[in-house]
Amino acid sequence: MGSFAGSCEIVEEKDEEVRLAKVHSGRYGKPSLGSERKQQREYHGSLEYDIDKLFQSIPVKPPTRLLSSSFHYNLETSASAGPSRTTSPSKRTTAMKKPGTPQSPRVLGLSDSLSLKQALRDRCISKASEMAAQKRLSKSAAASPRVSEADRIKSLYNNQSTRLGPVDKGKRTLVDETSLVPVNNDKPSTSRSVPQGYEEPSNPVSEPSQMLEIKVLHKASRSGSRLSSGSRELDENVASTSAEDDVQEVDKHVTSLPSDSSEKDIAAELEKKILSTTLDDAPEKSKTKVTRMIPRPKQKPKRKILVKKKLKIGIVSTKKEEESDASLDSSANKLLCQRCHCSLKSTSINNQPPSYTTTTHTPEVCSDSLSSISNNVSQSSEAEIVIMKQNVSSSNDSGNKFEFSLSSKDSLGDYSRSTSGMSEESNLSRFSCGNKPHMSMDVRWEAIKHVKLQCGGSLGLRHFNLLKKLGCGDIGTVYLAELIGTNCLFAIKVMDNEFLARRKKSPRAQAERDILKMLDHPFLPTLYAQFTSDNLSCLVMEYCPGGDVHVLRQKQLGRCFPEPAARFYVAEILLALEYLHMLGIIYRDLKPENILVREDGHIMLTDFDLSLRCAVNPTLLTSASPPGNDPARMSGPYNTSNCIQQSCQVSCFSPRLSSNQQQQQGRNPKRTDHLSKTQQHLKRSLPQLVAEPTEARSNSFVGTHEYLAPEIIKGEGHGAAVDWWTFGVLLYELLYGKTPFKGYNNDQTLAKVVYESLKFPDSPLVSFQAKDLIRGLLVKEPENRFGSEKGSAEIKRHPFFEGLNWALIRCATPPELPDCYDFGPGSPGGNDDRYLECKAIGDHLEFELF
Ligand SMILES: Nc1ncnc2c1ncn2[C@@H]1O[C@H](COP(=O)(O)OP(=O)(O)OP(=O)(O)O)[C@@H](O)[C@H]1O
Repeated sequence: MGSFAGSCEIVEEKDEEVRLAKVHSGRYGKPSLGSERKQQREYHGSLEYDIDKLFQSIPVKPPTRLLSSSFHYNLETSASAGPSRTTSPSKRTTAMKKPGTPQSPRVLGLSDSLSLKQALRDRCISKASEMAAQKRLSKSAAASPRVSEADRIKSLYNNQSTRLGPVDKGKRTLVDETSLVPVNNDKPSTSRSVPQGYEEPSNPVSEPSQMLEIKVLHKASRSGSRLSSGSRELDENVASTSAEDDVQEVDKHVTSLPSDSSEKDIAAELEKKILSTTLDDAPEKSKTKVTRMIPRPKQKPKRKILVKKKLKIGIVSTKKEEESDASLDSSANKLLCQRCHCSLKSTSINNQPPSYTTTTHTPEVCSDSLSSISNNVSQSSEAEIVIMKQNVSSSNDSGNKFEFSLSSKDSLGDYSRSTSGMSEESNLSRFSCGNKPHMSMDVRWEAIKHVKLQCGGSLGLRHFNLLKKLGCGDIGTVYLAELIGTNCLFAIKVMDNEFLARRKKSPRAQAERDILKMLDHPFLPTLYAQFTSDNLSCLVMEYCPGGDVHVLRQKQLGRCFPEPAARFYVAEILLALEYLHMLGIIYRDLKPENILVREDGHIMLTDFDLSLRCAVNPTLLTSASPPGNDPARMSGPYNTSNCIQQSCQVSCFSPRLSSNQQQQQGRNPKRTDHLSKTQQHLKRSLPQLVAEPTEARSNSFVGTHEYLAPEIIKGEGHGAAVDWWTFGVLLYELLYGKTPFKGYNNDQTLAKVVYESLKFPDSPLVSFQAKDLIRGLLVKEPENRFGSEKGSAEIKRHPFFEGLNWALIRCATPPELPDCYDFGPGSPGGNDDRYLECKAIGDHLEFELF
């Protein structure tokens, strides 16, 4: 996930390399015998053919500058690593070639790369424009409104905004050329990459014996660089390929891809598709006029999202469109639709979502896991958590079963479930029922349901006005979209299935989709709908107008957050990671770019295409106090519901006070008041859960350079502890404004991660507790790393978080955003930058500023 700074992403993708190798072999080497003709035919009609022609038409300038250091280094390492770690010279040569320069490895300078990219971009854009023009000509007059919509979408594409503006665009930017990083094959504990000239410590790791192919993709939308293993993710995810197979599969061609090609390809192809989708879907029904039940309060004309109703696309139920969402809730309140004044249904606030219990191994009840549940009810005016505990005698008893049944009145977060119901199936079924508990009252659900009802259940792209392109990732493009006639905004990730299949990226897209379906957490994205429309796979998600934390950090004074703000963000991230780990998801791509800021200032961790899914075996380390002392059942002023009631008055973040400070304030640190006694009691008596996928192992080389854990770089195989490493890097970056092991290039960064010891700058001043936590998290050996044993449960108890009420963090006031903070054109966010949001009030669906 990224913002708009020029950045790049490295994807290690064997299948991609194979595909490219095929194309290259067709051009430069011997074509394969069997499918030669077919391939040629396909190739001649393909975009690649056009691109190649384009490349061939570009005069190849002699290199004006040296290779980037990374590339240079890799040439060196490739050449010097010896036979055990390199591919054959011919392979290497092929890998270093750029398309269009057959037979001669071409050395590209930055300017070449840029001109090639620019040419490619122009080519893609002009191709798409041609297609759009053809379509336009072939359309009847009746379809002309569509054309204007298509033009608008096209201009959205072409006007790729640069959200970052003046912020540091060079941050985590990779060199523009291919990085060939050696990887071990035989010996697991080897360093993949040591930069040229970097002095290894006295005990250097053994030399890698295999070339690992890494493709550098440049992401204009992000300032970070990222590594992923593409299709190998699937192997891990479905556990269908052994680690050995995996390693063997990697040992294939080493090749490179023009850095921008992936993104431009996907953008061009998506544009083409979207254009044709909108053009093909000629409106069959008359335009719908939007009328508002309540007049919109005065809005400032600037910086608003213009929900212009340039075109109302008729709702037709056509084509192959899949839906994963469920039907309308029958027991719903009637709302008046602002679009057609028909009745719109909204779930009653008193409705309880269906509760279910699981029969799986569920020894998982703890204060920490409760906190995420409590988050879901923290806005309840009255809530009651009932923990039914069965067979708690042994923490390892697989028959343990708990049921959380939470009833709430006037709750924004109706919640009823077993924490053990974390299997994909149960979550999917929960999802398919339309009951995303913590968002169940969200009016966007109702809007989606309503439109689906109107169109017979087949939601499609035609039901959305694409307002703005938010960014382009490796597998798709994200748009800000309005569900037509509702004024509800969504972020829609549009992925071209054909493109994904050709690039062997479907597994990554599938993994992301699967994970998104499972999620139900305040700090993780809500997937409202998914559908496939004209071979475009679309994910309709919650829109975060606040940009990402990377951009936000750069707008802070000194480009780093004050400690309380950093504490706030990492605390929310910790809860999100805890939840993911409980689901058996190792996130693996934590970085500020992937942390989006909601309109309320809380965060949302996004981007799951590099995540690893694995089995998790939650363990109850300490059981709860006897039932009589069960804090969750306590009555009186300090029970959970009252705690929630107090949420508006009680700060979630009480300041940490040293003994001295407490004495200065006339408080005896040994003597605590009643509330803190109770809190201590809660802390002591709640069970402690470890839901850490400690057994999970992956050999993929995934992540972002500055955030990569040493074990990933060394190819030792990694597990959930990588998330705690990245968590430490994140905290460091938020506090100091830079990552701890950043080198002058990515290879040096990797080497520093592996070999260099952690240092803290003198300024800004950071508390001992923060440093101590970072030190614990940035331990090179994963087994000794803080959190590796007990996961988030361990980290949450660190003094850095002392005084933090985890259960109430969702009600805490987020850090104040700087005045200069720009939510983007027309987006909601700041006080003077409000935007219409639809709300269900009484019997009406109304739109108002908030
Ligand atoms: N829900 C959202 N709300 C607001 N912006 C979003 C949302 N989801 C994604 N974006 C923005 O869209 C851009 C692209 O997102 P996407 O997840 O496709 O890309 P990515 O994370 O950079 O790449 P990849 O798909 O390769 O993981 C990012 O810059 C991100 O900031």
